[in-house]
Amino acid sequence: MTVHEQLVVTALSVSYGRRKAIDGLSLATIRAGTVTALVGPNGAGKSTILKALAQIVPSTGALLFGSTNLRLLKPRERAGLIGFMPQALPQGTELTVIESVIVAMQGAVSKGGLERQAVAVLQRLNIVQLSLSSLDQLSGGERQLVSLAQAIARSPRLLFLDEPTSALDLARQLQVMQQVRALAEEGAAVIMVLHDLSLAARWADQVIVLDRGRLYATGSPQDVLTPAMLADVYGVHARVERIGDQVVVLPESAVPPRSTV
Ligand SMILES: Nc1ncnc2c1ncn2[C@@H]1O[C@H](COP(=O)(O)OP(=O)(O)OP(=O)(O)O)[C@@H](O)[C@H]1O
Repeated sequence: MTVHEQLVVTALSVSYGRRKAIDGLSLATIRAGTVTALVGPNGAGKSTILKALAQIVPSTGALLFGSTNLRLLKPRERAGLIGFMPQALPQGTELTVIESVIVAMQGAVSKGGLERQAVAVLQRLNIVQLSLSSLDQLSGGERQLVSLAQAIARSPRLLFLDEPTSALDLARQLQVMQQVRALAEEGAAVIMVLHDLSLAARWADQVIVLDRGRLYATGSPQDVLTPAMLADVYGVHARVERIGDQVVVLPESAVPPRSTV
């Protein structure tokens, strides 16, 4: 029997100044080989959680992956273990696409192999034709694919993706989701922030719903993506249709605000 490593997050707190964005959050165990969707309304704290897990923002609480305490890793070890794709790539760099992927994998493979491996990553995402383009000349969707290439360049065992498909057309969304599943099958534990709940239902093993910095629910897409949750957390009346084994979320109207009298 294969024993899968697990990411365990306990009592996670993140503050911005004096304001606590995440307050003592413990997540369900996230197993290597699986895809977890982190969903919730704007401002719920999804990006903050991913940044805390990737240790880009300061946080408190326990972050364990198997027997590894993520907080004790040296920067180089952390960069080898964790791949993080931000919501947007920083602007204003003069690097070409392939240079940016090589920078992202520095130290991960032998010097001579860097370029070959960068090409392989770009081929994997079907964007090798962009190799010599400057990052600043890419379309929004192309930038998003390059950002994903950077995140997966070191074959990380923990992969945190912040809205990886928000700028992509339907074909590219499908391609990225297939690659995300393939990366999980190769052994990564993947957490991705998604706003498209139908995508979450189709591709995630587990869905975590966040509401104002707190955990609202965790479970299979079928168990979690319910009209009651959508009304409570998102304030919308929605139909949740099952087509075969897939779930489609169809928002219909806003829940009227509660009377305060
Ligand atoms: N750098 C920052 N400084 C101060 N407050 C911040 C900062 N980043 C985020 N916040 C606040 O923390 C809260 C959570 O933000 P976060 O970006 O994690 O939400 P989110 O769920 O990812 O939202 P969205 O779906 O809109 O991307 C929000 O109230 C936001 O205003």
